[in-house]
Amino acid sequence: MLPGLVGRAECAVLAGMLDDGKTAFRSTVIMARHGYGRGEYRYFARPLPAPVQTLREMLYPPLAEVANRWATRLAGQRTWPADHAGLVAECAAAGQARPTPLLLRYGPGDYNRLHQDIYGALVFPLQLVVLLDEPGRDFSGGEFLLVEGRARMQSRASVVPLAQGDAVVFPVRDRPVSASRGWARATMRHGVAEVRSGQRRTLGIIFHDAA
Ligand SMILES: O=C(O)CCC(=O)C(=O)O
Ligand SMILES: [Fe+2]
Repeated sequence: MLPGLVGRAECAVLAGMLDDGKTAFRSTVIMARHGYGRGEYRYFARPLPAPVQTLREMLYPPLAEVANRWATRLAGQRTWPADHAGLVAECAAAGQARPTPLLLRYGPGDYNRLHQDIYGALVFPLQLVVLLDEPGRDFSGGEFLLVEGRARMQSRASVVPLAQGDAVVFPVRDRPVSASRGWARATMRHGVAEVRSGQRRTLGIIFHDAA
């Protein structure tokens, strides 16, 4: 959790961009059409809005340290460049050149099915979501969900309590968990429970770009 990562005023500016017409975005996805759930999301076009670009650049270096630690624990994985520009260059070289940060919007009855945000072979292992509206005031329901799968075990679910401006950093695909001997791989999926009333908007920051 990164409590209060984004201030209230900035949350409102970011959420308001959803209504900005087409120019800020490279594509819009109606989730029900793809079996993703119910709701809508929009991928930012390049150049990314300044606050989004800044969050991506500022949060990447400490997360790359975590990712490098994880890589040593999950055999067969690589090491990550120290800054986000390095990752973007690697993505481009791998044919992943389309930006992945996005805004999402859910109304009553909307939800996001459990999924993983994999956009190509190159997958940086951590991502984050920032809640742009205030639970209780702007919407009810719509809890952020994480589900962990492990070999020969039942799934484990977590509900992450977020207030407006809070961020949750979570694994894109898998993470190391300590096991009786060394480290085991846990497979993660995330999603959003049904929104019961009001409007819930989020900013998603994924660090790798898309094919
Ligand atoms: O709206 C949310 O809380 C989840 C968004 C999401 O799936 C993502 O940003 O990858
Ligand atoms: Fe996602």
